[in-house]
Amino acid sequence: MGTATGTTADAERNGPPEGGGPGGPAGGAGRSAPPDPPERPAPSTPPGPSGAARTSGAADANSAPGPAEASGSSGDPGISEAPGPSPLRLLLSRVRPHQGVLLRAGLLSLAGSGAGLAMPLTAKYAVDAFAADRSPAGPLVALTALVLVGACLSAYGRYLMSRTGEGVVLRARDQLVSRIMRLKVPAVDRLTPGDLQSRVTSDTTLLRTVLSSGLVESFNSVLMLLGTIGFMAYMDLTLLGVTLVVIVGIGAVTSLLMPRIQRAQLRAQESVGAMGAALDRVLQAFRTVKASGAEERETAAVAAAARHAHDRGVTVAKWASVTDVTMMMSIQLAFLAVLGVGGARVASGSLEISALIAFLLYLFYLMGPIGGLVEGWTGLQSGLAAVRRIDEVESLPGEPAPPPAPVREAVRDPGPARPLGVAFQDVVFGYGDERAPAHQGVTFDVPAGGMVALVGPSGAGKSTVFSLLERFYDHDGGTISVADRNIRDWPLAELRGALAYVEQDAPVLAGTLRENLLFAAPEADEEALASAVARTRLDALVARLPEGLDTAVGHRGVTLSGGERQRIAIARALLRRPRLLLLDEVTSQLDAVNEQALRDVILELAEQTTVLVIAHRLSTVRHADRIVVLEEGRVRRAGTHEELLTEDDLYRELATTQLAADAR
Ligand SMILES: Nc1ncnc2c1ncn2[C@@H]1O[C@H](COP(=O)(O)OP(=O)(O)OP(=O)(O)O)[C@@H](O)[C@H]1O
Repeated sequence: MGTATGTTADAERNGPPEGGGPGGPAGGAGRSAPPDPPERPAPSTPPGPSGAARTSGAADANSAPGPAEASGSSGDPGISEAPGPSPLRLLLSRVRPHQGVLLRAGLLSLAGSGAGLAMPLTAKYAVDAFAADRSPAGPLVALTALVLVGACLSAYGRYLMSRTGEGVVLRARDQLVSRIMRLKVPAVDRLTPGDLQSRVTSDTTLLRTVLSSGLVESFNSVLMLLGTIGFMAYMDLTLLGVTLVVIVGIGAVTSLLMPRIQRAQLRAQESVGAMGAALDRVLQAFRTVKASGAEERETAAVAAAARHAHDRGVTVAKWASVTDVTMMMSIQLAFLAVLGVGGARVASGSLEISALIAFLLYLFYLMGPIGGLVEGWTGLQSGLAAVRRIDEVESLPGEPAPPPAPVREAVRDPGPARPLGVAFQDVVFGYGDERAPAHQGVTFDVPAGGMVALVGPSGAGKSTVFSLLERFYDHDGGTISVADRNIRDWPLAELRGALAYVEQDAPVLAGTLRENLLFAAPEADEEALASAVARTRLDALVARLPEGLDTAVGHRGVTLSGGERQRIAIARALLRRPRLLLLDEVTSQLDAVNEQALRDVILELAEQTTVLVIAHRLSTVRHADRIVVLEEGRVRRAGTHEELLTEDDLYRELATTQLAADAR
């Protein structure tokens, strides 16, 4: 027990890895992605005879991440942009389990489109039949059958594709959420919640887009393009030549516009992210904004960001319309050229009128595959970016699976929980920033059973003791033992299962009061629940609430006072029947009566288990069996209240000022 020995902070960093992938945080330039944009809608061009509206490739940049991310903007400063496996490989690895059904879906769509492809030729036969005064019934029946069969095949193919896409999205979300739950605390410390959310929501949604439009549609479009050109060649080679000259010429011009659209989308997406960040800032500190009278200023800041997003969105719209028009023009110009050349050839008798009609129908049919290719290209870009963003989260360092069982043995076993002792020996730990390490050689013992209080000035490293015990962070040097066993040798789930931690600002989760109380011990019975409620003096609150324990609290529920929240957190910890209870300033917001009651509960608990408390009240430390005084990341002295009063200047000062003041 006693003084620190002062090892340096440069001692070896993190302990042995416990799982999780490679990669790690580094400060990347960041922007926040918008929280939950919907799937990117496809702007339309006029439908061809197939009836399928095609995109020009310009996405609604204000609504969802487009190819923006493809250019390397990770979006979160906490996620490194270190090169990993190629995004295409990652994408294909997600698609591989579904390749069979995707192939079927693709073939069905292709067959559907192929039926459409046979229509102009059949229409030619109908026209020929009319011209030759024959019955057109055969070609007309065939045309009707082609329409119906084509529609059914396409619809089923699309359904299969969408269903598979939803499956891929679900799988990606499941994996991502379970990964996020297992991320190590330091990794999450560096992330932006909004960005993380957008990876789970919009980025996973983009996977579906890339599957359907990016891969399958592109594949189908190429085949359809070749098929259409083949039919056109069969109809008339000269007219095909005229068509290709016009389309390839305009296509070359359009391709020059593509990088501009991509850049414009990137900027638009960044500005949407910036707007989200501005709004996030206000919502995070909503009361402070109001209390500071800063509504106008903050409104102006968010409005400026929104205006910026608008301006950039308009730029995207400008380039998108130019591309749309250019593409449409290519078909219309080709139409005029074919009409001119074809008309002259019909007049000279070198081409049948029915062949010209069929050729013109094929010409409009081209619009579908061309639009599909452009859409596929943009879809692929955004999908690749999404895959990379998802993979970035999945390769952050994680804790071993499974997560700690919420219910410990002790909850099922009504017998007394055996208390755990704790020993810190020369513990060194820094949070990885440039400041001095939070622990610079901390040494103290906590015997099994009883209550030990940690005191010290703000920033001395008291809460860090708890974070290290919970293994939210791995210490850099020295040894931490729990029950004489090195903390690194404890299975994480077992270690956390033996502890209960009441945080300084214990949050209430959105849900009912009952759910909140049972959060750490869902299997606790009604009797245990009633006892915890009574011991923490929550019974008056329960009686006051309209639906008692089943009243919704937190967000969209009843708002609770700071003291009520603290008592809920303590009740939650009691229900867990911990072998080591970590209490962080738990009585700071309680009134005298409740504080007295809870102190009695804690003292009673200390007879059965080990209680380690960060105390800010004289009344708490007086009852502690031992007090450890921390200062600047070191243990200054340890002893009883009386010993420390006479032996330690800092403690005496704390006892007469801070601890006494907090005692009210
Ligand atoms: N998550 C974190 N990331 C980076 N630095 C941190 C983090 N948490 C704490 N620190 C820093 O580590 C040092 C010790 O913090 P700690 O919270 O342990 O002090 P404390 O004694 O509990 O203070 P207080 O009484 O004010 O709660 C402080 O300098 C603090 O700023």
